[in-house]
Amino acid sequence: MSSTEPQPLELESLTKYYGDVRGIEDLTFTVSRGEIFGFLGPNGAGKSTAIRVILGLLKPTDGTASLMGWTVTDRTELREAKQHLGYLPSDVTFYDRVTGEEVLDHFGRLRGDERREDLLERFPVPLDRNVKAYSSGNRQKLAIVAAFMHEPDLAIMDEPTSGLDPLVQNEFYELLEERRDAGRTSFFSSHILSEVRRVCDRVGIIRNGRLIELDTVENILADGGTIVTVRLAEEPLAAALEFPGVARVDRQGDDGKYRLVLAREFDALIDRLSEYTVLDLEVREASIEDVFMHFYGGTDEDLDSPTSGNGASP
Ligand SMILES: Nc1ncnc2c1ncn2[C@@H]1O[C@H](COP(=O)(O)OP(=O)(O)OP(=O)(O)O)[C@@H](O)[C@H]1O
Repeated sequence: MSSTEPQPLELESLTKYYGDVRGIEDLTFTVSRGEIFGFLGPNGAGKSTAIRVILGLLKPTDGTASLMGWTVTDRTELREAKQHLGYLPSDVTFYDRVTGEEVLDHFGRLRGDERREDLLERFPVPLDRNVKAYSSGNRQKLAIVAAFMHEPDLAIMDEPTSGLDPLVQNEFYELLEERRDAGRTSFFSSHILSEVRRVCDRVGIIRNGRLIELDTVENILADGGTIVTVRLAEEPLAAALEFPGVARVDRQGDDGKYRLVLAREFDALIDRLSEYTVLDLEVREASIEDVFMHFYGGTDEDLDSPTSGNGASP
């Protein structure tokens, strides 16, 4: 790709207020060609708002967003962009009095459907039945076929796997991976950390409408450290477990159990624990849940503080 080729998705200081209520504030990031990008954040963080503004469904209060170089606030440019875009909303609804086949015919006429048969084999639905009678899983599968059958350069999805059974989820992840191999871009919001771990190259995390993290999943996990859970027979002195390399200490329950997050250096840990009677000890790499919960829980002040986080903060 030449350096002048537009990026699939670019946000520049994107802001949306609903009256006085903040939806998103000052979001700036770029999604590159061939990336699978996860857009994460707690309930009410602003993910759906951002997606709706990106799709031109809501007008930004400030800032800009562009899809493959086309500005989303320009009607003509947005129409052009949508020819190359697949969209999967969080609440899939179709006109009730049509069959699955008719739904696909409609979208096929608008944007093309060269992958329709292939996708229907992978995400089968009762095509001749009225969509009103569809289960939520079948409705989601139909929406996947509709969103991907024109082989869009960019797919934007709001919680795409909600309501899908594990086998179908797996098929969906494989579809995203094939798209990546073909240089196509996927952007989706998610609450499912295991899927983020499995398929995402990079994630952006928002909280209270603002971007608080933007990095590769690999880097975020590498910064997550090691989780040590230890149960001691004696009560340690206050701060005795806050030795160098420990990013966080939490007492768990009343039976002398502590959870430590530390850098991958064990000498200081072994030194300190040798002063006590160790009843239980577990050492493991931080999981994606350990690392990401840091961005979801606590207060915004916690996120700014280097000592009270779990060591995952940049
Ligand atoms: N139509 C609306 N009118 C007023 N406020 C809204 C509207 N839609 C969203 N908001 C507010 O904007 C903020 C962001 O909401 P949004 O739905 O974008 O979050 P989200 O990250 O998608 O949440 P979830 O994970 O629960 O889907 C919230 O404070 C929400 O109450």
